[in-house]
Amino acid sequence: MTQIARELPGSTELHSILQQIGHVQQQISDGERAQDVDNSISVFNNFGSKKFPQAIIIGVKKGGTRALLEFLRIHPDVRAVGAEPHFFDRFYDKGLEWYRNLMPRTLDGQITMEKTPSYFVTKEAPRRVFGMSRHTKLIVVVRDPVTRAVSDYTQTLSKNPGLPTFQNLVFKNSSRGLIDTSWSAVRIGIYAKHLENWLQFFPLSRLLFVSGERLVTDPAGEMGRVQDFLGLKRVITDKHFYFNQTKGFPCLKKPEGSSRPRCLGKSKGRPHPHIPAEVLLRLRDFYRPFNLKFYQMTGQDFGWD
Ligand SMILES: Nc1ncnc2c1ncn2[C@@H]1O[C@H](COP(=O)(O)OS(=O)(=O)O)[C@@H](OP(=O)(O)O)[C@H]1O
Repeated sequence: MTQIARELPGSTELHSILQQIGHVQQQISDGERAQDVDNSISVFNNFGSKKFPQAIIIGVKKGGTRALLEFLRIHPDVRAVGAEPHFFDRFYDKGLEWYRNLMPRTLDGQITMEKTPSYFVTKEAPRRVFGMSRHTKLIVVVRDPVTRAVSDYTQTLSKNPGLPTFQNLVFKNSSRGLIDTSWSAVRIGIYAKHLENWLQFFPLSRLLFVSGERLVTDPAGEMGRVQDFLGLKRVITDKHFYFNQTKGFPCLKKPEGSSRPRCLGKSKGRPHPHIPAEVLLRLRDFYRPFNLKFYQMTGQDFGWD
């Protein structure tokens, strides 16, 4: 990069240099590879500007939101915050300027993005996002709510091995077979209810629903839809993915800022504990009417039933 800086580029080269700078800044802001970048890079830090995100991945928890964001970051016209900012749920009182400051710098034509999956189920989030900009594009990665619940439980169990069993938590104490909707692992999967809140502020056309299942079986196909929705050139294609047999998931041949193939970390794609089939069936029955409503609202059949 220092060499590029010394060579005084012509205007035609400037754009591609600025893009490279953007990528290096991304690495720095992610704090992932700061040690690989020498100090001279600081001279570039004022290129571009920090903007509010024009698109946010608002949900759902355990839907595949990290995979989607990492895949999107390959796109030269996408810049994203690495960590989840949790602004519209936890840190709203810090103010919009605090939020904007978290964003990476972008050049004209680049899209700023972030992902915080808990926004989808936060009652106040739609009004707050609307208050920032009514033009914000919203992406929701949805996954079969039964598998999502088990994935959510698996995550909590990994942090707290003494957790009661899934079947102990999923049913209300008082009566057999009644699903406990106060348990967040269950409540998050009632997608139709949460979507209603968002539709009070945003038209359906501002939302894109990505299938968490297809993101695994056909990542390039799903990324095509996402790029179209964001008004981006279709740069991310099947050439960018390979299926890693050991991981059991698609991985990136060349992730953003690296030339080596990379899969998501160990916390993504964890084995789930065995849950008795009748428990899962009962939960599937519970979700069916909500799923159907969700299919009607979105005009998409996700095939979970
Ligand atoms: N390519 C790829 N690699 C690894 N994992 C993938 C991938 N695509 C989707 N998934 C699924 O993503 C699930 C985790 O979802 P999130 O990233 O939304 O989780 S979180 O809410 O941010 O914790 C994670 O859930 P679990 O399988 O339960 O771990 C995965 O099934």
